[in-house]
Amino acid sequence: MSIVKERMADHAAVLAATESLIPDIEKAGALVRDALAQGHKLLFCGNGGSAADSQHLAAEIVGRFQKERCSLPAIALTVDTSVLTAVANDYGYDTVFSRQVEGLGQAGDILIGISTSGNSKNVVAAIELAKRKGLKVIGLTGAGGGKMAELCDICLAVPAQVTARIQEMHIMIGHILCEIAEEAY
Ligand SMILES: O=C(CO)[C@@H](O)[C@H](O)[C@H](O)[C@H](O)COP(=O)(O)O
Ligand SMILES: [Zn+2]
Repeated sequence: MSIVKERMADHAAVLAATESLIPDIEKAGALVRDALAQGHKLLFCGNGGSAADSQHLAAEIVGRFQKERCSLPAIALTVDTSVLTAVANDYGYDTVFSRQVEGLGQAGDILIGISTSGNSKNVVAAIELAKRKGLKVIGLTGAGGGKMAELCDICLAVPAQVTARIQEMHIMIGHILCEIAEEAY
């Protein structure tokens, strides 16, 4: 089989296995929809490809996904290079997201932490602080959920080991969450 066919088959197999997450994706969608409807905001964080997912999904919420509606509040904690470099330089890279949760997060907001391993220290630290501040936390991880599994209110652990395949499911799940959030408008 060619590499192209093989990767498409891998993707299809992970997609089929991800059907096991449908009930929890529905719960996460309701959590996001209700928080936004009550005037709370979404905070996204993650590293590398998951930083890109954070920005992509925050843009769907502030701009629009598929429906003409009012703007809704969402922030990717991955985008402000002055904040990221200052906090990393002064306090260490592990605190780049938690420091922003401390400054920007309010009770009732939702932190969406994205990590294929579920173990990225800066994402885990952001989740721990978010819980202390009364935010709800949705995790997007790979199989098992790593350290995030027991910290998140809802941990959507894609049943796969390969980073790229996990990320492909993360952006699909993120788009579904955006669509559910938009239902309220
Ligand atoms: O996109 C990719 C690989 O597909 C990479 O940039 C990947 O996101 C980075 O290696 C991250 O640092 C991995 O972190 P995590 O998913 O384990 O939290
Ligand atoms: Zn990638």
